[in-house]
Amino acid sequence: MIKLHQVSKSFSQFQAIKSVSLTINKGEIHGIIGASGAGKSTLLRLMNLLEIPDEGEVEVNGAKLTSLNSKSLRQARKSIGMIFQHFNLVANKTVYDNVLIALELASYPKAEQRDRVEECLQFVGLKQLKDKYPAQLSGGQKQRVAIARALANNPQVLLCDEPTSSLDPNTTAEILGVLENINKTLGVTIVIVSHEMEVIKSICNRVTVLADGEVYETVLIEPNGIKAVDNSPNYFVEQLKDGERDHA
Ligand SMILES: Nc1ncnc2c1ncn2[C@@H]1O[C@H](COP(=O)(O)OP(=O)(O)OP(=O)(O)O)[C@@H](O)[C@H]1O
Repeated sequence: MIKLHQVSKSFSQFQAIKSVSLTINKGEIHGIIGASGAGKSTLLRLMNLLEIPDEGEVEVNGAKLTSLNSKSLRQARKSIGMIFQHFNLVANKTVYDNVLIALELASYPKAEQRDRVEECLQFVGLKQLKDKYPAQLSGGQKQRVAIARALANNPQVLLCDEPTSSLDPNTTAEILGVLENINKTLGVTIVIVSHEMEVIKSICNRVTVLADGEVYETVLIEPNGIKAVDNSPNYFVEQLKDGERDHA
């Protein structure tokens, strides 16, 4: 589904990605983990050519992105959705309009746009909030809007750059549940960059460990499931008291 062949990327003199070759299979949830600065976000952004590689080839869903002209690249990008740590919603547009933008930019048939926005908002459980603005939403709700927007054009692939890193543990579990549902019910291939080992272990089938711009190892794993965390005040008090006993 995604093939990187000897892809390199430098920023000025600094080589952030060093001749990386990597295949991500159709239907998998693929994690990318590594230390800060290892090149995780850059590698993800190379997959939809948000970063243009200096060398190497990028192929997604049979299209060699690195060989396409800008018009064909725009077309190919419709099959690749992306979400970000800080959601990247348009502040002065409603939830509904934030999703609509994706359809307008992709010249989705006008007569079908309304139904498609409603369908996507329904899928992420936000239909009733469609007239709200981003500032009126929680972090988890904002990420759901971003997911609805990313899904609008029926992508085959969803690239997720630290999708839960701004969220509390329970909201993280919720968003991971939404991503897992997208993978299972829509068959969308998912790539998740995260520095959180628990996130990666909970839903990924295969994980690439990146170090200093190179693939250190790709590991096949059995996802251990999404764990909701007890958010009750009593739980916090218990945890704090346990900590006190540990230090006594
Ligand atoms: N646009 C840019 N201009 C200059 N340097 C950049 C740019 N983007 C990334 N880098 C550098 O490339 C390296 C890899 O960055 P990247 O964001 O991909 O790492 P990361 O593994 O995602 O790190 P983190 O977990 O801290 O986000 C870093 O040293 C970073 O400073």
